[in-house]
Amino acid sequence: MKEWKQFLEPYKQAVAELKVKLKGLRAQYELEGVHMPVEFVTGRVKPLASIYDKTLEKGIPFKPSAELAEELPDIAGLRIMCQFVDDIGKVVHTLRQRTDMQVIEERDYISHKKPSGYRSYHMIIEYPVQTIHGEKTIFAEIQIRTLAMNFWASIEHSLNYKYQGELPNEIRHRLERAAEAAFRLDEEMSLIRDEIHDAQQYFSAFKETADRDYSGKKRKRGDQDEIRHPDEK
Ligand SMILES: Nc1nc2c(ncn2[C@@H]2O[C@H](COP(=O)(O)OP(=O)(O)OP(=O)(O)O)[C@@H](O)[C@H]2O)c(=O)[nH]1
Ligand SMILES: Nc1ncnc2c1ncn2[C@@H]1O[C@H](COP(=O)(O)OP(=O)(O)OP(=O)(O)O)[C@@H](O)[C@H]1O
Repeated sequence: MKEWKQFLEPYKQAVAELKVKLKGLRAQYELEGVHMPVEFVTGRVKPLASIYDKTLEKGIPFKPSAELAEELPDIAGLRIMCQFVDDIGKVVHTLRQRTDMQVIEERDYISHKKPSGYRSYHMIIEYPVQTIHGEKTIFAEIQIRTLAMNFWASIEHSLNYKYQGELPNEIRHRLERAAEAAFRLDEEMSLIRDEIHDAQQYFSAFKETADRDYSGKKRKRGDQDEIRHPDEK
């Protein structure tokens, strides 16, 4: 077990660091006063049980090794949720420009959805982690998707888990139709994007005013609970 803990430690560190960095994008866009392409960010280290299942699927030994790291590039996983499909391209462009990570693979499951109906943009990156034994470069997966794509994927993931990957035909068909409905929702929202953007700016301005007390002073942090997205991990 100690061997696994040591093996997974750099991945834990990478997820923690990347979460801070990717959430930082949000703050930067906010300061620029432009439309915010990042809604929220989550991250996880792949659970050992999932690593085990994947090694069985791929027919590789279940032991901490360079082969495992190579075969499972999603041990460290980040997910960026966006409001609109167009935002995904902006985030992808921003990530390609960064010098603290190297994008080594991209998969566009938005233009080319998977047979299940799954849509998302995936990037595999190389990311250097500083350890007490020096620098260790690991792989990490970044999935970028809209809120609607995320809603569909999380429901489908739970159903697949329940039926252990053997979805009954009726549910599979319903999920395919739900995936199309989610895509149409994204398309509809994109069409009224400017309206939504104006409404959000108006709401932020209103919130800023409400954040001031009656003397006009800005309320101190801690005067109110921090607002977090319910899915933010
Ligand atoms: N909910 C859901 N998630 C998916 C689906 N396909 C891919 N994903 C997510 O995307 C990740 C990587 O998928 P792929 O790009 O297909 O990678 P892969 O190595 O070809 O496939 P896996 O062996 O399934 O990881 C998966 O681990 C899931 O998190 C899908 O049909 N439904
Ligand atoms: N890149 C990622 N960022 C954030 N969360 C993720 C990422 N990939 C998967 N998850 C989530 O982490 C949880 C457990 O991960 P797990 O590795 O079992 O899922 P998975 O990668 O989707 O599955 P599989 O290994 O079967 O492809 C799931 O809720 C899954 O949705």
